[in-house]
Amino acid sequence: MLADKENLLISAPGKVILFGEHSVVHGKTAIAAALGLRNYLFLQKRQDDVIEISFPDIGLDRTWKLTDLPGPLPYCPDEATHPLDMHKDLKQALTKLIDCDEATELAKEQATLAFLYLYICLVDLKKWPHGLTICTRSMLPVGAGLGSSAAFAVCLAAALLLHFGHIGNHSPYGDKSFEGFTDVELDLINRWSYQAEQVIHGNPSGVDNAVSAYGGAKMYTKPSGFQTLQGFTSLRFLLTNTKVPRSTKALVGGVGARLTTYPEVMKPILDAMQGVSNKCVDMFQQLRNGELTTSQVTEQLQDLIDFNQNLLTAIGVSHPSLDTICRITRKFNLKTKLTGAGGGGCAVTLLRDDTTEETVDAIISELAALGYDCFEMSIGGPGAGVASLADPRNEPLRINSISEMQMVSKDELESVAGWKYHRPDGNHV
Ligand SMILES: Nc1ncnc2c1ncn2[C@@H]1O[C@H](COP(=O)(O)OP(=O)(O)O)[C@@H](O)[C@H]1O
Ligand SMILES: C[C@@](O)(CCOP(=O)(O)O)CC(=O)O
Ligand SMILES: [Mg+2]
Repeated sequence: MLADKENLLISAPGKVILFGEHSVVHGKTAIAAALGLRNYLFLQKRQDDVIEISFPDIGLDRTWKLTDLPGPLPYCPDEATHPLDMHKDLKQALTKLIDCDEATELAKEQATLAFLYLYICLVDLKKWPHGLTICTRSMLPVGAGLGSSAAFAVCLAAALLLHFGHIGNHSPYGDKSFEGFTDVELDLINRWSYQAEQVIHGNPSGVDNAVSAYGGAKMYTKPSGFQTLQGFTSLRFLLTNTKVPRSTKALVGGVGARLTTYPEVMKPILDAMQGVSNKCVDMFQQLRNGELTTSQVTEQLQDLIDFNQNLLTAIGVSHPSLDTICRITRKFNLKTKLTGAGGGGCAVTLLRDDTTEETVDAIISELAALGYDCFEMSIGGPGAGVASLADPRNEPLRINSISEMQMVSKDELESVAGWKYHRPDGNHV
């Protein structure tokens, strides 16, 4: 049984938030969907006692010996028994392990800390006294508002839970293949990925990892969870990456600080953001009931996008580059808002039914002239998936090492058997 978990490929999508970023951290509702861009993670058992990570997207390669690591903590599948914040002694011990020249940047520190934390929470060295190699590759821009951290966290959680035998023990498909995760397994992956997101973000709402784990389009409120939302995935969006770097942790921290200092100002703004999400959910309901036409919904959504962008500006998370995209798209009668944490990163523009390809091309060339990348993207696709590289159907892929994982093409990664076994609505089969 273990053999199948020794050579794995895991994949999970990024997300786009339509409404409710930041306010969702403070208990309001967000509306988000899985994006057609994914993170991929290759895990392989080693014969020695070395742990090796290779995260080429952030330029990080590290190795440790098992004996270098503190812990492990006693395994407990219900993460609620772990303190929500990593204990400060453990954080100090782990930070010391990564405190070297290579890992001084925040991105590297966050990713390494997230990996080490999940590793020592999930490993049982008496049962698994061997080392392992992990390599990730993301098709998502990292740190741009499209949930790369959540896709990375979901892949890490899924890989380690599976490799250490906490899930995947009762595959109806036998030893040689996995055809996706059961709902119970996805719940566990979601909870552990939240722990990793917490190491990366500080105070995540959980919407990003939930959408990445389960896929589809969701309406999410903390702590009650999410509901599937129909309607949203039929919309067309243009995504623009300003490439202005920013950190979700810093932006979420800034909003939290403003809320503490100016509750009388901030609370009504967060309430108004809830109003935007409520109105959006109502509209999709009315569309399904035939009470609104698609073009009426588009008109109202454009207003909501404007409201939300102005509210996000008011709480201090916009950026001149995002304001520029709003201004340019407005000339074409289109509305734009930031998506994700803001402060740079990505913006989302709702395309109307009457928006011609010429208009889209004109917008793209104006934005490209400023150095921004634009793309139209499918949303609402599948969540986390797993493939065993021992599965004969994945034979042509032949990933046996970090260098082979780094070389494999995007098309080959996407073609793997293992994350195709989902319904088109993103719900797990
Ligand atoms: N493919 C990846 N490899 C390693 N670390 C990653 C990867 N993708 C995301 N991360 C981690 O997530 C962080 C970015 O998360 P965040 O600031 O939340 O931006 P976003 O989630 O919008 O991309 C990075 O700094 C890094 O620590
Ligand atoms: C700002 C926030 O609502 C979304 C952050 O998304 P991203 O990391 O910028 O992709 C934070 C959260 O929900 O945890
Ligand atoms: Mg993130």
